[in-house]
Amino acid sequence: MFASRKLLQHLQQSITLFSQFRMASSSSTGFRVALLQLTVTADKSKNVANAVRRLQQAKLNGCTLAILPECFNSPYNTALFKEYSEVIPGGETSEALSQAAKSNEMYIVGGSIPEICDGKVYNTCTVWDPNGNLIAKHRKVHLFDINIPGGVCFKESDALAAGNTLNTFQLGKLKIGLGICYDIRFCRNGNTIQKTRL
Ligand SMILES: NC(=O)CCC(=O)C(=O)O
Repeated sequence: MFASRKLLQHLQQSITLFSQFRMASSSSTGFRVALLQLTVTADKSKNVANAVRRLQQAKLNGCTLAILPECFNSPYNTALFKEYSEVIPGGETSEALSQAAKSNEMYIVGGSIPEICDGKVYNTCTVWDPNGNLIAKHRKVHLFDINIPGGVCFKESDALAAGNTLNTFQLGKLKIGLGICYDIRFCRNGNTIQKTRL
């Protein structure tokens, strides 16, 4: 997620670390953010239920915005992305996040999940408003391909198609740009969002 400079300053000033649960709050902008890290299992429904529980916990801690991690409903494994993929909206995870946003009256940045569309699989982030509406979607643009001779070889591009759009959403007065993991290393995305006020 690419945040505006103002939001970043607030976050840097006020991030508090909990185990598996980080919250940032800002008295001047008047909202709290939960940054959630989750343990993922092979059971997709269990992963989704765990995320929903953590979102409820974020609400109980006074958060208006909660952010889930990349690939929170599926093992991070190129051989499995297709099996765990679903349509957006309408799939199991979309339905659960929409419901969680509505029942907790909060904004949810749904980390990412494998999305299937026209036979292609994407690594996709969804954003839900407090009425449970899907207000933004971002497909990871920069797929993480790494090949260290004698070391790690992992290629998201073996299984995933890349997105090709910049995406933002509005939270009160703040416009927030979206990026997934490796996307953040390519700062022209954030710069373009800032310069063009997308
Ligand atoms: N899932 C990813 O995009 C990993 C990116 C990463 O590890 C990095 O260092 O960048």
